[in-house]
Amino acid sequence: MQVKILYTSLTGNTQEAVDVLSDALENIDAEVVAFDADDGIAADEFFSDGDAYVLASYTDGEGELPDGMLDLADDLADIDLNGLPVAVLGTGDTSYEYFCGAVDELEKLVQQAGGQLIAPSVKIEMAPDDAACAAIAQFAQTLVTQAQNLSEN
Ligand SMILES: Cc1cc2nc3c(=O)[nH]c(=O)nc-3n(C[C@H](O)[C@H](O)[C@H](O)COP(=O)(O)O)c2cc1C
Repeated sequence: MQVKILYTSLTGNTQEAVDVLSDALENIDAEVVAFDADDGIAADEFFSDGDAYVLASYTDGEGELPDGMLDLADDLADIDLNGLPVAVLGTGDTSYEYFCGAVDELEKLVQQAGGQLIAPSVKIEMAPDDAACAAIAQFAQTLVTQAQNLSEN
């Protein structure tokens, strides 16, 4: 099982969450390939050859997608994900009005593009604490189980 992760992180919180997720996935024998969205990857290239896909982002502005996710958002408007299994994770700050708004935005874009959300999204307050790490481990387990179920059907 290969899980592809596309993430963007400015101050490191989302990067940390992705590291925790990668460890959790590897602990359950999934192979992880992570891409920094700021390095630039076309959506059709990212959404190929994986068994499951994770989008991970912080939130910018007033509940908005950060710059690193804007190209992906544009691309998603033009491609058909055709039922591909996707899960979304994000970090944010509850002192803002729209906590982890980028997670909600990414969920919407994935669904509009025909992707399947296979795990409840995880919203993390800043850098992951112990509770968030446990939530990420659960997220990893759910997405691997769901992706396996889908590939068997
Ligand atoms: C200009 C600015 C706007 C932000 N707006 C929001 C927001 O609307 N909602 C939210 O939950 N967090 C918001 N945040 C907080 C970041 O999303 C949060 O600190 C996040 O963990 C940063 O992730 P990173 O360390 O991966 O860059 C904002 C931060 C900055 C600097």
